[in-house]
Amino acid sequence: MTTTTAVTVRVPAKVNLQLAVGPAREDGYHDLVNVFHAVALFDEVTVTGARTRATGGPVELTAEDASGGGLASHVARVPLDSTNLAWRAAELLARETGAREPVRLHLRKAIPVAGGMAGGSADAAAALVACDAFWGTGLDRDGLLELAARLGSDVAFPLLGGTAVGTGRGEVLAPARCAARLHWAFALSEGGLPTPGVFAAYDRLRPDAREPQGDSALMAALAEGDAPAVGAALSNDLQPAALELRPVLAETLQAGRAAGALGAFVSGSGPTCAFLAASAEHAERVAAAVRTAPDCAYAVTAYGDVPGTTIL
Ligand SMILES: C[C@](O)(CO)[C@H](O)COP(=O)(O)OP(=O)(O)OC[C@H]1O[C@@H](n2ccc(N)nc2=O)[C@H](O)[C@@H]1O
Ligand SMILES: Nc1ncnc2c1ncn2[C@@H]1O[C@H](COP(=O)(O)OP(=O)(O)OP(=O)(O)O)[C@@H](O)[C@H]1O
Repeated sequence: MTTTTAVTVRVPAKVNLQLAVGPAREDGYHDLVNVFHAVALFDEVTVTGARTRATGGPVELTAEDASGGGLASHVARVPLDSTNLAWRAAELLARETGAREPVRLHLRKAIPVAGGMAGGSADAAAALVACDAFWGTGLDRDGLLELAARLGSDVAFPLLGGTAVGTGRGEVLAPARCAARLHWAFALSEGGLPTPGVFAAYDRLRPDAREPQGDSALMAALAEGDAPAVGAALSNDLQPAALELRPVLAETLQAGRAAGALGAFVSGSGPTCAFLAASAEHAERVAAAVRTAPDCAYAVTAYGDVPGTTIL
């Protein structure tokens, strides 16, 4: 079907600029207004052929730390079997298209694991694009988006990148304009927080939750490229739940505020904390300040927004 020997796809992490969460639906999911923003922290997924009689998708997955050492303990927690979301993405694409050639997947990870920055989802999106190119299955954007949504609520966004508003459970995407480059610092914890557990804590804390609403002040600030106004409008309904599960995160947020962050909040389901800064230099100062917080194992800076999945 193809003569390609290797395809590598680069994919960004996300931070949620607004995460408004409705009540639990009958299927267990929550309706969201989810403003995704892609930041320049990238995983890479490489697909190569495998000489084996096994057919129909991946036969091996390997992962390495591409953060320069900071994420080594994170990467040790990445599953290397068919439970990996990138493996499941390749398997789903093979099943849907009839691709029979076995492949190996290699992940180079710089996105924290279970950190609320959609690392597994990013790898799944990258695996879809890489395998589609490797196998020559030629899915169009809508075909890829449809498979992505079946893999998880956060998998569709990294195919687009940029800034986008997600509704439904987050998979129905409308691109949005972000007129300025935004500078971020991120404080990473050693352990992760389980996304279902954070949503369950939200249900306990917010039995009165209503249908989620968009925030016009945030969208106007983004369109105008007004970073202080973006900072003032950042919001995350899951933050109280993440703080209940890990109260020490309050100290990380406080350290960032004390360093003058324009906004300080938990990223998605946490425990990564995100800080909006006024410039790249300010982001470095905020990162240095939050490194001293007791729960912060590692801090990085990144700008946004950036494009989604890119074939290298
Ligand atoms: C918190 C966010 O990261 C914000 O972008 C996402 O909403 C989570 O997306 P994700 O990790 O791709 O989540 P999925 O794999 O689809 O779902 C994992 C679990 O999270 C909960 N979940 C997720 C998305 C959603 N809209 N409502 C939910 O209640 C459900 O318990 C679900 O079983
Ligand atoms: N490719 C992958 N990379 C990292 N973790 C993965 C991957 N595939 C499956 N996992 C599993 O998924 C769990 C959640 O990891 P992930 O990094 O996707 O979390 P997250 O960034 O909090 O996700 P989200 O922000 O979408 O809720 C991990 O604990 C790990 O066991």
